[in-house]
Amino acid sequence: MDTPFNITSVGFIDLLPDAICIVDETGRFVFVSSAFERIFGYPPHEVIGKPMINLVHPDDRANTLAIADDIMTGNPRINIENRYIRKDGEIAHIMWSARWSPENKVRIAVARDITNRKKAETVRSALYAISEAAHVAEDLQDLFERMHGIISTLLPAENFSIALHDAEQQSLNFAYHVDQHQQSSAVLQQSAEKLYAEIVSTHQPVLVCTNDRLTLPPRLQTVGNQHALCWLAVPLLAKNGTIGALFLRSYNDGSHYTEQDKELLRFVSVQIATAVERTQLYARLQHASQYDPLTDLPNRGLLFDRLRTSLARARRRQEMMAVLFLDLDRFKEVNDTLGHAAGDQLLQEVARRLKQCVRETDTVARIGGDEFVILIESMQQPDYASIVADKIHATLGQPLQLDEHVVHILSSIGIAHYPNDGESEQSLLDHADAAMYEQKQQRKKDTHFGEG
Ligand SMILES: Nc1nc2c(ncn2[C@@H]2O[C@H](COP(=O)(O)OP(=O)(O)OP(=O)(O)O)[C@@H](O)[C@H]2O)c(=O)[nH]1
Repeated sequence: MDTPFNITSVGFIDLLPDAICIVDETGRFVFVSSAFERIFGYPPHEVIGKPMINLVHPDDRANTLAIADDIMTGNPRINIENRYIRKDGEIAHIMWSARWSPENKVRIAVARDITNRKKAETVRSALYAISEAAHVAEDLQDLFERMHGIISTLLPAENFSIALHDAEQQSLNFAYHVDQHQQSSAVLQQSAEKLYAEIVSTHQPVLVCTNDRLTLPPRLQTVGNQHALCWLAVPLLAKNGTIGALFLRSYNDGSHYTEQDKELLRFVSVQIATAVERTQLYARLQHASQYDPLTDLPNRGLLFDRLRTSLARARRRQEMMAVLFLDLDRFKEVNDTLGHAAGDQLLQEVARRLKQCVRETDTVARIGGDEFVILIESMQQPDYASIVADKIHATLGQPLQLDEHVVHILSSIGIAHYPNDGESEQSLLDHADAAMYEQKQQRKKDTHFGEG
């Protein structure tokens, strides 16, 4: 339909939210509409005559040039996405459509700023990834590594730490720490503690940059060190208060954090705090189901798991292993004469001494009142288990102070060797138990203990 005026003369182009760009066959801008400056930050006179490709994000240049070549062969393209660097250095995500005009020998493109949509999508996927990580992480360390990866999708996070607050010890402990300048968490502890005190009292994130340090309250002016350009500290707020914080540092060669980064992290940190709490709770429950609460030694269930694993390994590698069954002698007397609390204290001390008698790789478990089992893995020497038993007798034989009383602990120990005395978990335990019982009876006969 004909219009009573020239459509291009009424100036609608500059009202469009999308930018119209025209480049010549060498790829230089010949025209940009007003929206161009709103989207890319450059007024027209700063880009006319300049190559369009200079504005494209370096990682997207090759692909953009290949698409431009294709368009110039006469194939219009619709809704292509790539990234540009704005005049202020920020990344702009652009969706554009373009066609070649053979008569004018120019490429005409319409560019739409989709940065906000892209950011929202990234945040949404980060939130999803955080809640997913809380379900699949095997432990806190695994969760923290995943959190670091997720945060890196949102902003530069090469120097990243997670600190958890220990309410009992009233201390801040770096549970996860990565620093490209290899600065240890101990070096950064002081700055982290100052920032933590700030975020605990305000429940707000803090951004400290060297450039505007003087505008900060005096208590924060000393945060940092010779390298750090910016510190960004974000509280991990849980239902019952602050459980820790995320710390990001940028160095002179790194990027400078902004208020927007602070807001973004504040937003995702709520989800992170929930994930940390959930994983901590799971770890606590798992620990409680596998360890004896009095001595913190593995319980019967965990002992059987470890026995199964080490038996399988011993079978595969054709190695020897051994199980020691230990029962304290006349333990009941300690309870009866000094009280149950003293008996508890004695059991804790026995646990501590038993651990000193074995290697890190071996297991000391408490399977009942005064019954302990020691699992000795991958034995190289056939008499190694007897050597350990002698060591235990000697170590437990050292006098033990329980308040004002000195107690001498004696124990009976039975040994079972794999494969000679049994090939299954239960048969090895039964053999070691029977050997222990025999030793106990013999000692009772020898010392007449337990009489009268
Ligand atoms: N303090 C304390 N005592 C416990 C705990 N669990 C079990 N007991 C006590 O440990 C004792 C174990 O019994 P026994 O092994 O028959 O006692 P014993 O005097 O060592 O007997 P012998 O092995 O024959 O020398 C019982 O008196 C239980 O009440 C505990 O967690 N704390």
